[in-house]
Amino acid sequence: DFPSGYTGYHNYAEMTAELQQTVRDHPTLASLRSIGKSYQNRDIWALKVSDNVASDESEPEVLFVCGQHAREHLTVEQCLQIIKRYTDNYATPAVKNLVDSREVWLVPMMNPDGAEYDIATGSFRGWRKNRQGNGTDLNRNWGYKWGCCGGSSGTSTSDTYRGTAAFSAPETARIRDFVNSRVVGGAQQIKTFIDFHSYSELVLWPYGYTRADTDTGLNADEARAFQTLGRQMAATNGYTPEQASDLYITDGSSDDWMWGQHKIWAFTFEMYPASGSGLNGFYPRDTVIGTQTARNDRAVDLLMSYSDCVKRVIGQTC
Ligand SMILES: NS(=O)(=O)N[C@@H](Cc1ccccc1)C(=O)O
Ligand SMILES: [Ca+2]
Ligand SMILES: [Ca+2]
Ligand SMILES: [Zn+2]
Repeated sequence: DFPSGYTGYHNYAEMTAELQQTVRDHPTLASLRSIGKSYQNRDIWALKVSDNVASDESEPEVLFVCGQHAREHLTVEQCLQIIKRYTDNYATPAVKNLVDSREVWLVPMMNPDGAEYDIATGSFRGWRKNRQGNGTDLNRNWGYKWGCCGGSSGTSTSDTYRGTAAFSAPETARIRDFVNSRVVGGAQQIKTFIDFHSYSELVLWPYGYTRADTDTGLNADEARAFQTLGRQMAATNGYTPEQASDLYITDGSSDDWMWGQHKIWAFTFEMYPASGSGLNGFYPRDTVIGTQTARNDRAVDLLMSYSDCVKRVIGQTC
């Protein structure tokens, strides 16, 4: 379990219990489903938050994924914060308007095996990947331009090991299947996406596989919309906005697949701290959880508000 100074973080059982409590507290606003099993057979939970939650209404859908990288435990707390704010604070008009007009999906812990492994001994192991063989870096295992461009490793012991094939990891494959299942009547219902990571305090957008601002399937207007919305979100949380590849080239990342495969407006947030020495940046003490997750409230609301038509951010219509 988490060591002292970190007991405010949720382990897999605590996270699961919190999701189940949320559904009990808000049965018309929240519903819980497993989208399948991790490599070691843990349920990968997805919570849906919306009014009339039991009905699939024709409202823009938004997906938040947290805990893709095992050691990035603060991101799990970020998803739980969004859930809490959109259910416990539902009476707040600004919140109610968003929850009533969108269907929000949250996967608070995409990599439960890795997260549990990282804390299993009572001291942090600095583990990043899943627990399949020597571990696959889930954020190099997605199937858009998988392994194309030197943005991942083919060595299984590497921290950026891309796996044996696109979606060779059950965890990425289950999110893929879920997102594919949200194509209804030929149209992808999920319009916007944030993949929460830590650390460095960045707002990132596609593509990661190329340094070019535009490329196949991402034209100048779309690049401008990504930049504009990315900058507006960064203005609310003080993160640095940039294209993913400005950081370094990555291939097989979640953002590139969400946009490349489904034209979902996909962002990656790198959370607090802005910098750190080595592993300690991944392990801020639990005293920062409240402030560092609430720090993203307005950015999340901004993404939600544009989810009916992101192009509106550059004055275009959908
Ligand atoms: N969270 S992190 O330290 O692993 N950094 C992320 C950064 C990242 C995320 C998405 C596209 C490009 C780069 C990573 O996957 O390398
Ligand atoms: Ca609804
Ligand atoms: Ca719907
Ligand atoms: Zn990460």
